Amino acid sequence: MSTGTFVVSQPLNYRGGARVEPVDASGTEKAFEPATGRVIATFACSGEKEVNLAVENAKAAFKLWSKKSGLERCQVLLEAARIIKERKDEIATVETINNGKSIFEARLDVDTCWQCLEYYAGLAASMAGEHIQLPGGSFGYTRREPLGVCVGIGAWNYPFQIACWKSAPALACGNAMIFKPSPFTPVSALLLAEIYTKAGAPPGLFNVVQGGAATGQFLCHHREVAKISFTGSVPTGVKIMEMSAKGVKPITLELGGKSPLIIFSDCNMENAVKGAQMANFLTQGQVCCNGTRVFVQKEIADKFINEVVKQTQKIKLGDPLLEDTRMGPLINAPHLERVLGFVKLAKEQGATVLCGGEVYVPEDPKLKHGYYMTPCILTNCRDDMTCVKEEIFGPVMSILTFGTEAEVLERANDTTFGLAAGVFTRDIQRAHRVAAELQAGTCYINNYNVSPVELPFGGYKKSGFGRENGRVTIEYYSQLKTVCVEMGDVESAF
Ligand SMILES: NC(=O)c1ccc[n+]([C@@H]2O[C@H](COP(=O)([O-])OP(=O)(O)OC[C@H]3O[C@@H](n4cnc5c(N)ncnc54)[C@H](O)[C@@H]3O)[C@@H](O)[C@H]2O)c1
Ligand SMILES: NCCCC=O
Repeated sequence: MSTGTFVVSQPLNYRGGARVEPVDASGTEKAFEPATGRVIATFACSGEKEVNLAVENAKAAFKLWSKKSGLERCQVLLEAARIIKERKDEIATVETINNGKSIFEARLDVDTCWQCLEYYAGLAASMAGEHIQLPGGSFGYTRREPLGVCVGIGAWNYPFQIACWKSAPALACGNAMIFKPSPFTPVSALLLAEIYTKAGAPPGLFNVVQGGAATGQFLCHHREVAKISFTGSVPTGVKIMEMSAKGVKPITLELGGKSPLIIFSDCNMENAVKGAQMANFLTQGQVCCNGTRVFVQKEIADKFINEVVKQTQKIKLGDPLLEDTRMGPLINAPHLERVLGFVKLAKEQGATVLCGGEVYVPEDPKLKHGYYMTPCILTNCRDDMTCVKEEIFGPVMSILTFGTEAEVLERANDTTFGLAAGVFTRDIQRAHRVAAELQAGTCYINNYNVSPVELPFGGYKKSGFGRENGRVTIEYYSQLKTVCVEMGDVESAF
């Protein structure tokens, strides 16, 4: 498939094991191909009746699924993982067309998806409670039980990955899920829904409803929804928390960030430069955990800046479906304007643009209405500048310099966010000391933005709570029942 040819003609909701049009709607949305600016789908935003039907379907599937053994659930997840692997190119292509990330990156994302399903398949089969001996031969035991119908609400930057990272642990624990993708990227979640069905999941186990805030609210307020896992911005996260408080529902919040990356003078320079690029330019900089505040120790600042600018100017920007492209377009026109606005404000506030930060129009005529910008590096930044304080969610790296470890730690932690952080140094003691002091859910030492499924991922402070990936996520999709067994007679107090 090539850029500029894809259109979606099938329904984009998925319920009861099949694609369906919603039975009611509150308006429509258009999805774009960011590379060309073409509309690839127009779809109805699901209304309350459609949400109710999805919940009914999910409840029916939950009844069957929650009674299966861990091994039976494991088998379905493993088969789904196998199909994802088999269809990797097709899934990555759809993701690239609807999101704009390069096909090279989209394939790596799909790898983190089948790996996630395989990982939780393994845990499903080994999930168990405890047996606790009590006096007089009595005993207790615990059962790890599913929650019921879980809702997943996704952002647009990792559409397929977010759907997998939420559904795999949810299903492994015996839950059913209704997933609402971002209205900007409605397409790839349907592939996952079809794959789960093909792999043997009961109809209704994984459903997709399309829509924006209104559809999300119907889902969050639904009394039969047992849990909400949300990925998105802090302001929407606050609303999700308010809605879940009303229903006393557990939530996972995977929110935004403004993460620090600290580069000490004893680092391996080549790796530090690569790390800074990984921390800023994947998915056109639209990554929650990006290390956008790059603190460089004064002694090496000039050398680092020269090298990082040189390497960044080499990044191949353009048609995201071409094999050698490494950066595609941003998600849409308003977002591009917003990111360019941050660059403009940074200049007004005294920052210097060392490279990029401009609209880019590729030579290929079919790409001329796409949403491209050149990757930007800012220097002469101060901690009080907007570009250093706020999440830009675009390819904009802000470089700051520092003198001592104590100073940089204080500045790095001076933020309301706490999603991730990174440190480059050859000093092993300093690396661990700094990681221990950084107020962030994930700290990278001598690397950045790798996502092994075995490691928990989530935020401190306003970046959210709860975790995705890793063993601990089982606790966020299950509840613990204690069974207390009396082996003697009742010793009544009355
Ligand atoms: N921590 C993470 O794992 C992670 C991962 C990806 C993205 N993000 C964050 O997501 C943000 C970008 O994504 P976005 O622009 O799609 O975020 P967003 O908050 O605008 O939307 C996220 C989702 O919430 C839905 N939504 C919006 N209002 C709602 C409401 N009132 N009730 C229920 N649902 C509602 C949207 O339709 C969408 O599906 C960035 O801040 C980024 O850092 C975080
Ligand atoms: N690969 C993890 C990205 C999550 C944040 O956007």
